[in-house]
Amino acid sequence: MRIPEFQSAYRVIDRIEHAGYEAVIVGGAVRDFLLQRKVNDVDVATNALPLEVKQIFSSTIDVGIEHGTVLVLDEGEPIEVTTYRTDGDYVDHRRPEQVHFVRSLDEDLKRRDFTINALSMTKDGNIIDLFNGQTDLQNKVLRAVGEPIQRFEEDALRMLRAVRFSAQLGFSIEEKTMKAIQLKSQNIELIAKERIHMELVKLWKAPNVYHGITMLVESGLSQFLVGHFEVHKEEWKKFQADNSYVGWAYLCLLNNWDLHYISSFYKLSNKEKNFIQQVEQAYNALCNGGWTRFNLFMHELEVLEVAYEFALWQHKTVSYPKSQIAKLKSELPLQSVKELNLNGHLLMSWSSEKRGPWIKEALDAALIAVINGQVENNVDQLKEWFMYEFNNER
Ligand SMILES: Nc1ccn([C@@H]2O[C@H](COP(=O)(O)OP(=O)(O)OP(=O)(O)O)[C@@H](O)[C@H]2O)c(=O)n1
Repeated sequence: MRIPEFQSAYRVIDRIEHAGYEAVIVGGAVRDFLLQRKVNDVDVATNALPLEVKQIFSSTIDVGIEHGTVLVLDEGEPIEVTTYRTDGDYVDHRRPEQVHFVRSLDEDLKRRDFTINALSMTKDGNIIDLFNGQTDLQNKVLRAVGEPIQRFEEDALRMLRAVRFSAQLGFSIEEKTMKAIQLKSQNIELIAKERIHMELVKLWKAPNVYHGITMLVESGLSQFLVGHFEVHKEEWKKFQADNSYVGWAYLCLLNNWDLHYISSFYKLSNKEKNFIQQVEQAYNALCNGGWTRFNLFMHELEVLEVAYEFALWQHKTVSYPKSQIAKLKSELPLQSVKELNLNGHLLMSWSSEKRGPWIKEALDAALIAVINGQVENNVDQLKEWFMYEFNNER
């Protein structure tokens, strides 16, 4: 059976075979296809060496040629083609010297992380399943390939991947695999924080984050990560998000909004930090007396909705249903600062004072007055307001 999503990969495989080598689809694509999940990238593995792959195609990019990966652009969707390999740190680009290319698929599959990720598929749709990955898929089990300790010694990030997959797929972690993680959990400290960050991003978007957090604690990994997951485990029960920023924000909330503590360990981006700060402000305002019109104006709807969810998850009382937020926000007299019918030139023309900080103060005060419905957003009304409220004071 030929799978429509794999068309570009099939054409790549055809050409590699035509050149006299072998090639198959490997990894996550096969797993996700069998689980009837959305397939993200389709990866191809081959016994051709990277330079041999490059000779077959006219358009390629060396995305990771030192560890065997060439991106092929010839056949529509870009396809990563990786030479069969063993040993070494799987995706740590800084240690290419660890990679050993091999000429057999079996050897390559043997050192992949989990049985469900060690499946491969020929272009005719035949599944190559050397480690009973299909049975584990059916039984919803994550099981390391071969000797678990060895797999986690090759790459300690795999322990966190087990946790992430458990949350994404709702799988349990097989006993021997779990024991090996418990034994080796401290090795997670050796892993670059950027890689840990990437795993947690996937965890936050998973359907069953609570299950993942439970596994994180049970495996002992949480002891070596920042965030006090053991203490707050139960508070992840309601958590659900399709944007990873929400996960970072919730982690901060559970840790008293200590942004520095979380962001320096996980190397959060400025965008992530910004989002967290917005949510923190909105959350605190909501919990301390509810939102003013100004709060509703200041924050984007998404931030407000996230802060609102957090309040619910934290069992705070909120006075209106979530659906009201968008309505209340849309009913404000202004949706953005740009809509204010006032500017510095107008203010200057109404006043005898020289340019100075008073202009910004007046503009800010006008914005608040309009948002609070104390003055209408038109030039005449604003002038009247200004002459009375502002100009007179001076
Ligand atoms: N530390 C790792 C990372 C990856 N792999 C292998 O490389 C494949 C591709 O890895 P990656 O693209 O990171 O993950 P996927 O399994 O495709 O899953 P996802 O796309 O959800 O990250 C995996 O299926 C697995 O066979 C591994 O053995 N050890």
